[in-house]
Amino acid sequence: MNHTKEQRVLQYVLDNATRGDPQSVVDSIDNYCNKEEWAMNVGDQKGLILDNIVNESNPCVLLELGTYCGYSAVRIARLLKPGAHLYTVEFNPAFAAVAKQMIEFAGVQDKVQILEGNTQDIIPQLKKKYEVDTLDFVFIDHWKDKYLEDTKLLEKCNLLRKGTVVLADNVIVPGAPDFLEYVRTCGRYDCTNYPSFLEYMDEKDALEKAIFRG
Ligand SMILES: O=c1[nH]cnc2c(O)cc(-c3ccc(F)cc3)cc12
Ligand SMILES: [Mg+2]
Repeated sequence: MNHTKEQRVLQYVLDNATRGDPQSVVDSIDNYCNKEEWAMNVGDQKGLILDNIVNESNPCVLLELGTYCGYSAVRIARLLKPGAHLYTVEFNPAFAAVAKQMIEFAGVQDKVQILEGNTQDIIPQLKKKYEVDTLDFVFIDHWKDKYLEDTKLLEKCNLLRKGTVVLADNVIVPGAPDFLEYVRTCGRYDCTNYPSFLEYMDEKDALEKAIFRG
């Protein structure tokens, strides 16, 4: 009963990937979305840039805004050292349900916790309810109109520390111009742009890395 695209992506993974092998899950999703149906995963080209930035940051406590099918949660979790933990926020219950199964199939459920709800509500709960002190790494990949307000909310909640890496997807397509303007000009971040391509397409896109100065 695969009515939604996200359920079809999951079923393809269940039928073609290897349980407990996160790389095979990532590869299967990319195969399906290249061949059959486009979906808004960060994808294999921007995914390699994400891998490199996660590896160089060696993070312990991570936050992702926008889980979708769990592609980047699995992609990030496969790189994490023992004891490191990724919180990933998804407001769409159908997406969260698919992501939960994707993460469990990949075998990274001990490293990843899906927080279902609105980022505006969940971010202020991270310290008290989820016992987060500060974040080492934030991957922003949800709705472009929320990038800026959620970045400011992370600051307000004292979740960022000197050196926290904030990495944003889609800063060209669909684009987050107010977020880019803010992190590049407010004086509190060191920014680097990583040109790439929109997942599974030839269209230009980019990631923006904004390191919090503290
Ligand atoms: O809404 C999005 N959230 C997170 N990531 C996205 C992403 O990587 C791509 C797109 C997207 C890009 C082009 C297009 F024609 C239609 C949608 C949306 C999101
Ligand atoms: Mg994206």
